[in-house]
Amino acid sequence: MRKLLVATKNEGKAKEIKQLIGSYFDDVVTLNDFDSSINIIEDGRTFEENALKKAKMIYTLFRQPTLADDSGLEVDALGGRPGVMSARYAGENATDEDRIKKLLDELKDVPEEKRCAQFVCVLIFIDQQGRIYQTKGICRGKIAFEPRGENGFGYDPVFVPDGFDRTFAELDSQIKNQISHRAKAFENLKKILGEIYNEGTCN
Ligand SMILES: O=P(O)(O)OP(=O)(O)OP(=O)(O)OC[C@H]1O[C@@H](n2cnc3c(O)ncnc32)[C@H](O)[C@@H]1O
Ligand SMILES: [Mg+2]
Repeated sequence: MRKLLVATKNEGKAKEIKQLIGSYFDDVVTLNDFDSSINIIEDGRTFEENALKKAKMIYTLFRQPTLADDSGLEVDALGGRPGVMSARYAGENATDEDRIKKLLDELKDVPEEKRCAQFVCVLIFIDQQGRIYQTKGICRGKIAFEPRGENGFGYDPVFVPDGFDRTFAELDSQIKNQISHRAKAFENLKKILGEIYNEGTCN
């Protein structure tokens, strides 16, 4: 029985991770499933630093295969903000709605052609022996003028991926899971997991 600990408390993210991880693990559990009292302060300057911090903290406590995802939205017209601050962009106790409202306010005078943005996802996987692997995915798109759709989580209602005219929250989760920043990071992670678990014999 092979178990994966996912160092996240974000339910929307956790749901996608469970859909994207494939069949390498018999059981996939998140912090909300086993210990939601663990509090990790994300004070890194980059997605890589924060993902590493989350993964190391959980691996050190449990010594089991661990995955962390640090992600966020970089808006060109805001010089890449909110970026690593995406979760805390509107304050510590703000909701997804608060963050979206703040973003649309900041962009209210920015015309359609200047509303380019990208979602970024960095995954850190630590295997049973403590070896560390990192992958990254980027999905480019544009920020809409108002929130649309009910699917997904976070900034999905205002993000229109390139090649589509609907937001991530209007698109089917299957489509998001084919083209998203997280999907791209998982494509590479699954190659690594394939090498670790299919070709190795003593993991
Ligand atoms: O740290 P954990 O516990 O995993 O959960 P979190 O929500 O704090 O996650 P991050 O620190 O990685 O911050 C990511 C922020 O970017 C948002 N975000 C990340 N991926 C997203 C996606 O696919 N769709 C919409 N918003 C996303 C998310 O809602 C957060 O506000
Ligand atoms: Mg976080």
